[in-house]
Amino acid sequence: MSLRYLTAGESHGPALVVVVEGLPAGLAVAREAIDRHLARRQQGYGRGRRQQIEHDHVRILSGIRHGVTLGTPIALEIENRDFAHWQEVMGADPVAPGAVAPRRVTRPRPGHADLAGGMKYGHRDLRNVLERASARETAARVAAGTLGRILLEAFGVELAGHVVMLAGVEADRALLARLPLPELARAAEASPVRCADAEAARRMMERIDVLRERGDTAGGLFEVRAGGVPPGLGSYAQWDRRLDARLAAALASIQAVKGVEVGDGFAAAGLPGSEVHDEIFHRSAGEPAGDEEAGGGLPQELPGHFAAGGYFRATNRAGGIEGGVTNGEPVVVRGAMKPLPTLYQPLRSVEIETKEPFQASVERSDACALPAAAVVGEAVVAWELAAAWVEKFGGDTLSEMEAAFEAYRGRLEAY
Ligand SMILES: Cc1cc2nc3c(=O)[nH]c(=O)nc-3n(C[C@H](O)[C@H](O)[C@H](O)COP(=O)(O)O)c2cc1C
Ligand SMILES: C=C(O[C@@H]1CC(C(=O)O)=C[C@@H](OP(=O)(O)O)[C@H]1O)C(=O)O
Repeated sequence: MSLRYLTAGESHGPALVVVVEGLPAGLAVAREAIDRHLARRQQGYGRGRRQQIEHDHVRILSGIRHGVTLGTPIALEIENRDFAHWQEVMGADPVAPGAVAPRRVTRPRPGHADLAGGMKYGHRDLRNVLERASARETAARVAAGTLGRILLEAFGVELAGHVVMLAGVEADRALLARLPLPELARAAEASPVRCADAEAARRMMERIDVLRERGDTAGGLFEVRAGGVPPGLGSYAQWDRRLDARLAAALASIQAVKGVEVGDGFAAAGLPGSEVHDEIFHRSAGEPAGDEEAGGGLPQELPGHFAAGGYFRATNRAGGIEGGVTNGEPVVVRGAMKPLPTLYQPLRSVEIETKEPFQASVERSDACALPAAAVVGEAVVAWELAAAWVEKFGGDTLSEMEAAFEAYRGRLEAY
């Protein structure tokens, strides 16, 4: 079995749908858990008016009965409430021959898929492009990712997504790196910009206000951490099995994400190797009491470390992955989001019918969607980890998977 999903749906169409396949039978899934993560995605300082219209809820159409997975395809639907205002524009039925499509778009917006997608598919109404290219689709991905997350949580894996830099305003990364994962998640959750450093969060909101006032937009950097991940997910055996590559693709697939880091990422490229690689320790060599400075003794294990077999690291610059394989330390990845392309401050573009220049302007848009992107980041990371989990521990039922996991844990204890 392998995990896979497909999404469908236009931003202003009737609904988004996602079909998920490969989860084992017997996994308890609460609709409320999916709704909770959908609601988290809708939040964040800097979001636009669309989020006041949508109240995302999932409708479970198949694959879950009486709160438990059946092992068969799970189909989920999220209604677009805004469709009520777009029925005529987005209806599936044919229109009268020669009729001009309402709200036709012939003015491509720089930074969006409009022009490239129009040229590719031959659309003269760029609405046919933007409706599907829109990040509204990420609601469906959060729904799918939550299913992956529920599987991981059944085995003690925890995840947190948070903002580490917004439009040049940096959080105190050393401070955040020291926070245990549940504390980091709580602090990020309480922040309107999903930043666990409250002082930086305040400055980030000020920055959004300044940019929004100017009709401009903000991007930034979010981080996703996963703790309690056992060593051995992913593989160095083939390029497309490397977990770092799969996580990078998943993060880069999020609308507006233009860069990905694994562990120390780009910063590591400028450092000597002695300052980058995480030395290996074993508990049997002494007390894990952290009396390293007193001479002898072992350094402390990191929070979120998967304890089995006694090996551990005192640093996690690799972000928990070496050779495409998890090493038992927390998985740490980052996504760099560009500032959103729709600006109230117009950018120059060209009308596709007349080829006349015009100034691209907007009716509504987010000024910043970085906190939402952090939630989407969590979801896609959860999905990739769950997919690697299913590959490693297999099984058509959760209990088979649990037995395989326990057998593996036993093997690690003896390694
Ligand atoms: C959660 C989320 C919300 C977004 N909201 C907007 C928005 O309101 N306005 C906008 O111009 N872009 C928004 N974007 C980004 C665009 O969808 C994206 O930049 C565009 O589709 C082009 O794709 P690319 O940037 O990946 O090349 C959002 C992205 C995410 C992840
Ligand atoms: C609808 C969502 O995000 C949308 C993503 C988006 C884009 O271009 O990506 C543009 C905006 O769409 P609209 O023009 O309808 O306001 C955002 O609101 C959502 O995240 O739920």
